[in-house]
Amino acid sequence: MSEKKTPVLEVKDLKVTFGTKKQKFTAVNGVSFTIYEGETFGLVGESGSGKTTIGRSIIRINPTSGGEILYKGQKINGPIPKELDRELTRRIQMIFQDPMASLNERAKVDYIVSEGLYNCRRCQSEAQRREEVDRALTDVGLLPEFASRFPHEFSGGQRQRIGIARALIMQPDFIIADEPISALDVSIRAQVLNLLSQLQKKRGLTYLFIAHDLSVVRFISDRIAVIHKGVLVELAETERLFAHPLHPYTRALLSAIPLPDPAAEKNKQLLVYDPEMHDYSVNQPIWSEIEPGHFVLANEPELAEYRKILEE
Ligand SMILES: Nc1ncnc2c1ncn2[C@@H]1O[C@H](COP(=O)(O)OP(=O)(O)OP(=O)(O)O)[C@@H](O)[C@H]1O
Repeated sequence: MSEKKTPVLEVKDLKVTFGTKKQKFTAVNGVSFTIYEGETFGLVGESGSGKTTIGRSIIRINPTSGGEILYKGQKINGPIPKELDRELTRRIQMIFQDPMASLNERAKVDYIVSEGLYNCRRCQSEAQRREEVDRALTDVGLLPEFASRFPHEFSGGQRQRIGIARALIMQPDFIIADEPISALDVSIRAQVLNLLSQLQKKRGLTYLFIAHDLSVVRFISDRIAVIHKGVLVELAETERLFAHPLHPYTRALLSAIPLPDPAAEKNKQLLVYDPEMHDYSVNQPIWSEIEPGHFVLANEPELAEYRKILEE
């Protein structure tokens, strides 16, 4: 990461709800983070914690219910001008989890990889388009002649490379990789992770890397945010988070011990005396920066406890 940090993506108090007015479900609840140029920002949490929903909100597939998403300082959630919409479709790309499901079986690789170019009208000629397909395939370690084949002719790892080529051809600067290796054979996972790292260096890309597997996120991420039931519970530089996990959910994830019982968690809100109100109030946890760059969701007594841990 560069010394001077330039924000690429800012998520501020993001809220995403699904369902009807009568039966609402909040999948993402007040999430905030900033991703800086050239870094890999890992987002971890169990299945159903809201990771993909955040990714889909950034690429504007999911409407947001509250908060803001800024790309290079410009608000991109809610209604935006057509020009900006076209620009974002190019600049922010997503790599999906299942390379078996995410490629159109009936289309040739040539079409799959370059489909986005038709929409953004970036290529002026057929020869230019072909050249770009060749370059994208070569960049992900595939042969240009693979362009005339169909997805079923490839292995899982090769198909994921095709998915990466499809993203790269748009010349993005920000890529959301949503569990990009979890559907792959264990033996080829490292190759795909290394490819993503190499591409990042070569092209100066910024990544949001979504996964539930902590060892994978640790390998690739500069910083990691932990999400639990739609709420960020901790965020820190990777090695800091592994050395000093503070939130019980982060600790549980890291040590692979059974996760806290949700009912017990609910009862953990503490009653504290509020001298102004002359009453006891529920002490709600808040998102606090406990040391530079290390954020944790905690109430006052918990924060005091965590400070002690850090001083030890
Ligand atoms: N379109 C939708 N309509 C209703 N509920 C949804 C929708 N999309 C997601 N959800 C719900 O929102 C919650 C968060 O889902 P999300 O896919 O973001 O989780 P995740 O952390 O990415 O999980 P996974 O790793 O399994 O993909 C889940 O309870 C899911 O069922």
